[in-house]
Amino acid sequence: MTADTITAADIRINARWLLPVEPYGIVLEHQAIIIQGARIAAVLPVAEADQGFRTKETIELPHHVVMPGLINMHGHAAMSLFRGMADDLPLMAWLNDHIWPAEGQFISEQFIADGTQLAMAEMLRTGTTTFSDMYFFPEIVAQMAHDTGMRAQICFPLLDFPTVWGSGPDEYLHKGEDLLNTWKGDSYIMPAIGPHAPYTVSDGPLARAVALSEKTGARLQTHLHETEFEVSDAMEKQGKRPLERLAKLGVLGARTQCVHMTQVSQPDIDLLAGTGTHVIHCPESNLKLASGLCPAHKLMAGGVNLALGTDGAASNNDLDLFGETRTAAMVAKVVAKDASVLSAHQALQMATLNGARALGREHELGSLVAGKLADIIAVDLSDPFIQPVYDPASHLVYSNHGRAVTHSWVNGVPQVQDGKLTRIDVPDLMLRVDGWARQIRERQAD
Ligand SMILES: CSC[C@H]1O[C@@H](n2cnc3c(O)ncnc32)[C@H](O)[C@@H]1O
Ligand SMILES: [Zn+2]
Repeated sequence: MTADTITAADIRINARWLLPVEPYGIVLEHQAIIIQGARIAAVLPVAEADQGFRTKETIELPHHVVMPGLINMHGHAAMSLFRGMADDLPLMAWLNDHIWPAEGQFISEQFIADGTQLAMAEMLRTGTTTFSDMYFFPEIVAQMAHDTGMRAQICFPLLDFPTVWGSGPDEYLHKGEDLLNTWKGDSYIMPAIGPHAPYTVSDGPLARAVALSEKTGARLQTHLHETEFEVSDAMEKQGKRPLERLAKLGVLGARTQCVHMTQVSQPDIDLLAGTGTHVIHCPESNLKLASGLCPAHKLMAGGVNLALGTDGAASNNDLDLFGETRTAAMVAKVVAKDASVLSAHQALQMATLNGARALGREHELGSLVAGKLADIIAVDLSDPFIQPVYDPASHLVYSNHGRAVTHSWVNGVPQVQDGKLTRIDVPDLMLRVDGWARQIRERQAD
């Protein structure tokens, strides 16, 4: 290469290891990632980069794995303020007796802003660059994510009954359509439709949600088949499994993401795969609420795209998606009674490229390939808890936790540098979090 073929770019990252996710199952050594603006300009061996690129800034990461930013495909960000408030309960008691009353008492625009910022701080620190949210005041969550510079799918809630965000389906759909219009075409914010669950949304509003998704191309995310009770109760009351009911209403398809799916029959798998419907697996929330075990191996074998989510911090109780890859891999092995099921590379693909697929953005997110958006993280493998290193992919899933993340970029913009958040004022956030915790403790003591 001659001097006049040298290209100028913004940032160069020299990484000890590179896990690109595409092609699948490889880890390369001594690679350079060149970032130009919001995109990855090139991924190539360090020695070749020396010849071909002159960058304004070079970041040396001699003990690190560099990989795509993680995509947390399901959560309720502001619920981080309820972390540890109601533990050791099954789903319906947790919701009916604790979470829904607390949401009725505490949720306000300021609660959503502070809780969402707390969740974003944790997610960014632990390697997530894109998250999906389903919660009240989605217009605030969208604005917060945009201002911070995180990518987010923002699902506006849809339920049959009134909540702090609206009086019923008419208002939810009206406000939701405004959200879709406001963020149409935005690279960071992907507004979506969030019918809460089959037991809280009746056929009429679901049909309107489908029509809105068809009209706008918006994704639709819903909790589904979370517990055995949900399915048996629907069989008793409606004579159908909830998935079958959604299929009849036209809900299933490539724009739809079903969260949980711990109760899965072979016809269910055929229906999901045949319609191209995505499943979002949240193993830690399912374990903690004793909801059930999603048969990840069967869904994958059946051709269903399986992505990962943490669910909210009130049922997990953290938002560390690396932890979720580990739990997903371990639980899948026991469920399948086969230790070869759900390898480290498969778990990492679920946390990255499969999430991008569920969002309909696999052409620009989820792997480190030239031309894709520069959503990148670095994980330091030099700490004693992670040494020695034979296979970095194994360590990322089985030995690591998200706190080993030292750097992250979203759209080429640094979000974490040397383990510190660049765009969130953590001491100020903690003062606000303390204020909420004091109020919640006081009301609980009443
Ligand atoms: C309509 S906004 C979202 C709504 O969902 C509640 N929620 C949180 N976690 C779960 C879960 O695992 N299953 C069902 N519903 C859940 C949350 O508290 C909000 O009320
Ligand atoms: Zn949830």
